[in-house]
Amino acid sequence: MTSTPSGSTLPVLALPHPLILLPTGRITIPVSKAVGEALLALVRESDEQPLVAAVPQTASPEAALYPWGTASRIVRLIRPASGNLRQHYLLSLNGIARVRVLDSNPDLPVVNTGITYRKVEYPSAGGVPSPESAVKFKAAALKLLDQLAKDTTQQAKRDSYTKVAGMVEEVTPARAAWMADVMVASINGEYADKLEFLSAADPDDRLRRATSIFIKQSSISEVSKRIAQSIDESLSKQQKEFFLRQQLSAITRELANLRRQSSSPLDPSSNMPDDNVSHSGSELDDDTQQDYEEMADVKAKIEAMAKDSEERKMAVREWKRLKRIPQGSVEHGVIRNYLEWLVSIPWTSSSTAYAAMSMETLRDRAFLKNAREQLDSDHFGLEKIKKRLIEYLAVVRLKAMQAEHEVKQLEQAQKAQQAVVKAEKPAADAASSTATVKTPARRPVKGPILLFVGPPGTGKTSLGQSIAKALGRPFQRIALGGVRDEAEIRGHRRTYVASGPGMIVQALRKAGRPDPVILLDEIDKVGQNNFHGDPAAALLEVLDPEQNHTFNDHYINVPIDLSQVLFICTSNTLDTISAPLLDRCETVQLSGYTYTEKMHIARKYLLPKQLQANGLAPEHVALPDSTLLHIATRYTREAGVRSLERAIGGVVRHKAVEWAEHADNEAGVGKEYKDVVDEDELEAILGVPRWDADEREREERRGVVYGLVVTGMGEGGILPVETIAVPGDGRLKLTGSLGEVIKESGELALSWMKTNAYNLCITNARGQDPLKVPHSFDIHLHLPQGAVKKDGPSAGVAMTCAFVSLLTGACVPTNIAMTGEITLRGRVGAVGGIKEKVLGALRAEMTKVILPYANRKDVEHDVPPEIRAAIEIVFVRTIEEALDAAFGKGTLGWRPKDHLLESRL
Ligand SMILES: Nc1ncnc2c1ncn2[C@@H]1O[C@H](COP(=O)(O)OP(=O)(O)OP(=O)(O)O)[C@@H](O)[C@H]1O
Repeated sequence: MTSTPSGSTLPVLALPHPLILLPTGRITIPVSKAVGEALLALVRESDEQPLVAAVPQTASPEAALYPWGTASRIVRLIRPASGNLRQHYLLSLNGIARVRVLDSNPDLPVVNTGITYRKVEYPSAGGVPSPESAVKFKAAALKLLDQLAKDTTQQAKRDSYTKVAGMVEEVTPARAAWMADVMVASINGEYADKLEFLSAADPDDRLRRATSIFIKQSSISEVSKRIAQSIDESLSKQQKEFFLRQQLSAITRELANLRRQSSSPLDPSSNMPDDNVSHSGSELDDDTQQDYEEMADVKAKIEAMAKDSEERKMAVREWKRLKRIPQGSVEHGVIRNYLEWLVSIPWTSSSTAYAAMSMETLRDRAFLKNAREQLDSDHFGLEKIKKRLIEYLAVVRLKAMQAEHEVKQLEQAQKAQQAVVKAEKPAADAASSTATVKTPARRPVKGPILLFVGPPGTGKTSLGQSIAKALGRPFQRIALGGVRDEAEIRGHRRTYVASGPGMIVQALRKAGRPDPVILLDEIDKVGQNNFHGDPAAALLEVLDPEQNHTFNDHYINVPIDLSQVLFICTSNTLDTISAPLLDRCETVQLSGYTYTEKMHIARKYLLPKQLQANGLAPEHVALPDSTLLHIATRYTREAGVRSLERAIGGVVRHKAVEWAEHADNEAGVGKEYKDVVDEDELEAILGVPRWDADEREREERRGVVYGLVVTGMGEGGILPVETIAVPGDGRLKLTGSLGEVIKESGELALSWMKTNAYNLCITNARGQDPLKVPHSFDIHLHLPQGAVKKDGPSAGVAMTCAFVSLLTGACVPTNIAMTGEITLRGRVGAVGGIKEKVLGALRAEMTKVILPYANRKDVEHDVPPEIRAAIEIVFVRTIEEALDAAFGKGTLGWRPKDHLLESRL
């Protein structure tokens, strides 16, 4: 086929790679100021829309002009807003016809550098393409259009594809080449293919090339559709969620940026104070950065963990899992939370610096002296306990130094062995031999586990704090009162929703060191075995030195070494502690304080503490002894000093208000400030004394005597034993939440009284039942405070005295209290809690106590001399002696002969 070329000159516009404009196509491109102005001049000069040759610029050789281009009409030229030098002109061209660029020269200026005029040649329109090429072209074009219509989701596009398909079907062979131009110009195709298509001047050739482009395109679109489909299927729900979350966070970030950029001085937010302005961002705004920093922190902590340690292996495993799981999923949160816990535990293997620190404290020659000073400065009295604690600390110190010595020896031996190996073997083996040498394991450094037992407020917790201070270690307190669930101690397994580690791990994390002093407070109140597991058994593992170097917290699930932790336990009573737990502890008994001790403690410790807490100086408040004693006796009645401290706090706060008022009225308008608080002012400050009413109620009555008791809290006190005679048939009725043992004491006392009724002149004949003659009646015995459970054998003496009082009519003075177990033979046996009972009696203002003779040693050892001097103590061996001491010698009318006979029996 031939063509008759026709020539003309056109301004040439180079289209930068990979732009291309085909005949019938349309393009909008930015052009430089120089080109824009040149074109503008052209537009102004010509009467109609001027033509330019849009010639593609190929990638190689470097930005050369392609020999073919498209003569195009300038349909639009937009000038940038005046003053904006950086913006380009926008040029829209409409492709008209192919042109061959003649005398093309690579040195000619290209786009954005100006415009040059070139000779161009229009190839002749040529003939009609062969029917064969036209058919093939139509088929390929229709197939492609059909596919595009199917793939699109937009109805408008689908409609236009269908419309073009209709045109293709009806196109005549003479117009087929034009149709090819239209279609190729409007579809995506490869650049190289389009360039070749541009150079195809011959219609037949053009159709062939268009056909191959269409076939290629339709196969590409088919394949990419298949890929998209298969990707779509393989994307699991989680992955989709991941992508969506990523997009969401990107959108949120962009929006935040946008807001930040657009925040003008007129914005309402710009009126906010500086720290609220979103430039720096509030902590609620965008936590991506913080998140990133936290994760980096976790990573650094994992890297700092000891190599080959269990915890590190676990951490690495979980870290890898974390990376695989989409952020924002529940599982991601669970693993992250776990990792944060894992890295925050002070692992023994990774925290050797602390071990060295605590060794340094222990090695100090003045360690014991300092410890003693610490204990003295924190606590008044408690001499025996302080002595025991110093012994304890001495043992801890010795054991630690011994262990250190052993470790050093072992290290030396290993070094020597290594040196021998090196000398014997060639250098090549040296490395491997070094690798086999292990650092010797640290031996657990600890003494026995101390258990402080005593009433509330006697200083058990604060003694624990003093020990921690003396050892220079952090102190942590774990309150075990009411712990029913084993998981509270050991943690929940990770499979549980919102699971977390137990109290031990939490305390370790808070302490931040592997060797803190941990106080297990109130172990007597920990729940026993139940369907939530056995918390006491978990404590056993914690406290047992044989097991606690591999303590297993269910949540952490990596053995934790607790052997460096010093555990101290406290409890109010020993009765409810499980035997195995008690077996692991060494008991240190604290009893209540005497009034003298309380006064000292109040003056030296509690008052200064309260003054400081309430912002007053020592010269602002003066509490004379009489005031302190009044507070201790009338406002508190307790073994410890907690209520006393509270009452002193109340007085100090009252004075603080007065002082503030006085200071505000310096001009002298306000009332005078008086620093001394007198005894008679206390009622106005603290209210009516709590214990006055009780004292007055204690009246002397037939059938009522006072027994001595120790409450479940380990506090001593008095309790009236009340008896009355009620119509009945000679039975004993016992009330007041009594346990089996105390009920038996009642039976014993009644039996003893019935046997001795004749001797005591209650009945007139031997063998008569005093509850049946002359009329039968019942005895009702009651111990007040019915809601409190009572048990134990020590009420025997008091019950016997109450029965005797009821039946003889003699009364026991209300200043006498008694305790003692009785036997059927009338002996009085030893009971427990003597110190607490005597102190309790004194607090209740008793002047005489009757105690079993067998308890004389306890009084000697435990009861301070000033108490012994303040109260009369009568020791009795038998019930007769007890009755004499209670009622007064000669008050009861004993039958002398029978008494002797009874004694012989
Ligand atoms: N001998 C003492 N010298 C100085 N202060 C004391 C003494 N005994 C107790 N205290 C003070 O009394 C307050 C209560 O003591 P602490 O909390 O140690 O009692 P506790 O025996 O642990 O009671 P609980 O059994 O109820 O836990 C603390 O402020 C403590 O400092």
